[in-house]
Amino acid sequence: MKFRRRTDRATSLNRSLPRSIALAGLLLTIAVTGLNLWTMREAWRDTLIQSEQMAVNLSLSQARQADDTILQTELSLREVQHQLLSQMATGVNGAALSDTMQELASRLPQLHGLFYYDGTGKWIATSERQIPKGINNADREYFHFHRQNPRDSIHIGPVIRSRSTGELVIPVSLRVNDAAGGFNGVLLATIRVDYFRHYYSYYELGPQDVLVLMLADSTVLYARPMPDSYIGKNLSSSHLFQAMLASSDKGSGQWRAALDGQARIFGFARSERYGLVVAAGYDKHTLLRNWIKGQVEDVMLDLALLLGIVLLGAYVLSQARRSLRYQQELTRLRDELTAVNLSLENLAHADGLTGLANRREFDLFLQQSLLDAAQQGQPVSLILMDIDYFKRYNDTYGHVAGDACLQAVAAALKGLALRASDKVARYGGEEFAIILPGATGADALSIAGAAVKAVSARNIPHNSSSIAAHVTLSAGCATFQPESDRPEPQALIEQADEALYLAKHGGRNQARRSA
Ligand SMILES: Nc1nc2c(ncn2[C@@H]2O[C@H](COP(=O)(O)OP(=O)(O)OP(=O)(O)O)[C@@H](O)[C@H]2O)c(=O)[nH]1
Repeated sequence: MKFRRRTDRATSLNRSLPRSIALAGLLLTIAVTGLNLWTMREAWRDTLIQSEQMAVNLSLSQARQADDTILQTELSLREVQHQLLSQMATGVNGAALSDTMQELASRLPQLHGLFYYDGTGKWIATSERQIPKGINNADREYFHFHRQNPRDSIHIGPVIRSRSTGELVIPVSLRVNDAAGGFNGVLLATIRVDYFRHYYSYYELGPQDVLVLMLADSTVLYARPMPDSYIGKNLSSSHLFQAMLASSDKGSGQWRAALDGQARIFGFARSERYGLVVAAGYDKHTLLRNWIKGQVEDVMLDLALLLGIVLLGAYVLSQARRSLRYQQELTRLRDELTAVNLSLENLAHADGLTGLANRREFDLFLQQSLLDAAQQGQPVSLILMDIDYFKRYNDTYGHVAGDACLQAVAAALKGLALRASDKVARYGGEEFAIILPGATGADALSIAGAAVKAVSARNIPHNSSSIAAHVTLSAGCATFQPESDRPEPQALIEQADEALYLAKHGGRNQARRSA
């Protein structure tokens, strides 16, 4: 029973342990994968936030740079305006103005040229070497603007192509008034678009990233890396002008560019002085591609770690299985050994022919019973029994039949109504004994009589017996009295033997008690 319980437990452990280890491995894998995905998601978010921040910073610096460029240009125009006003009273000196303009234009790299046109659009002075013939600028946007707006403030117009050099330029202009405040022409400074093209090329932007400079009304002055055909486009319906700039002068976000429909991370800023707008946009797909490239190493490392965990788990699993198998085998061997030991122990105390306690067990049991009885003040009775004329039985029926007869007698004795504490033994040869702890002499005589009857009742044929046609038994009993006797086995055996002698000489097939 014990053996089976242990085996069952080992078997169920053998089944549940791999399951537990596999489950733990699965949970660990899910946890590591989840953690990685979460970390990657956070890293991508950080990349987007950083890109937006970079775009805002780039826009702010470019808006500031655009303001500075225009301010330098305005200062040059103001200087020319100052000289022009001082000439008004005496008459405008175009040559002197042109000299001043040349001097000023040579100082500023962004300047394409400086010009003064009178109220009819005619060229009066220029920083260029000579005034081209037959050209009138009254049709230009800035000319119309100043003619209609009396304000003495800088006007920045959309990009135009220079009539003198053919270059794309940004016109920055001032109105010139006569003494009465009437329109008296326009002072113009033109800034090369190439100046911004060159300046923006310093920044390391990807082929899909954009940097756009716009007028306050959303007209494109320059868009990197778009071709010049994008210059002059109006972006007033774009998300930038419709939503973002409506609420703030600087900021960032993600939207599709109105220029080409590409999704980008944008930063934007409006310049403080002249209201120019700069937008910097990083291509989202390029950003994602670069980010993935950056993550590959981490992902590979994590996958290697995961693989390591799985392999380790498999190794632990196989070791656990092997150890369980060893444990099961050991348990089985131990239980077998225990069973063998038990049967050996039984054999050492049992008689091989009859299964009754053997002589050795009889001696030990009798000695212990006497000691216990002496201590507890209880009697112990002993019955010695001998089969009558057994030699003749052997001689008549043979030795094998004699063995069978001994077994039948033993069975008859085992069938007696005895207490659990009583012990039936084969004393030797054809002699048997019963030790009865706590039994009085009368009790013993009664049981001895029952034994004689039980054997007789078996009716085992014995033709050569002188007293009956069947096998009979003679019994003698003796009792240890704790108050008078010494607990010596030999003494008790001798007394019982004497009683047996009495039974034999009294005619056999009977029980006698020692005197
Ligand atoms: N078959 C068989 N015979 C045994 C065994 N042990 C002892 N014997 C025989 O038992 C017989 C005992 O004979 P005896 O001691 O002369 O006594 P008895 O013939 O029983 O005569 P009484 O005791 O006077 O009635 C002997 O012949 C033994 O050989 C055994 O294990 N098997």
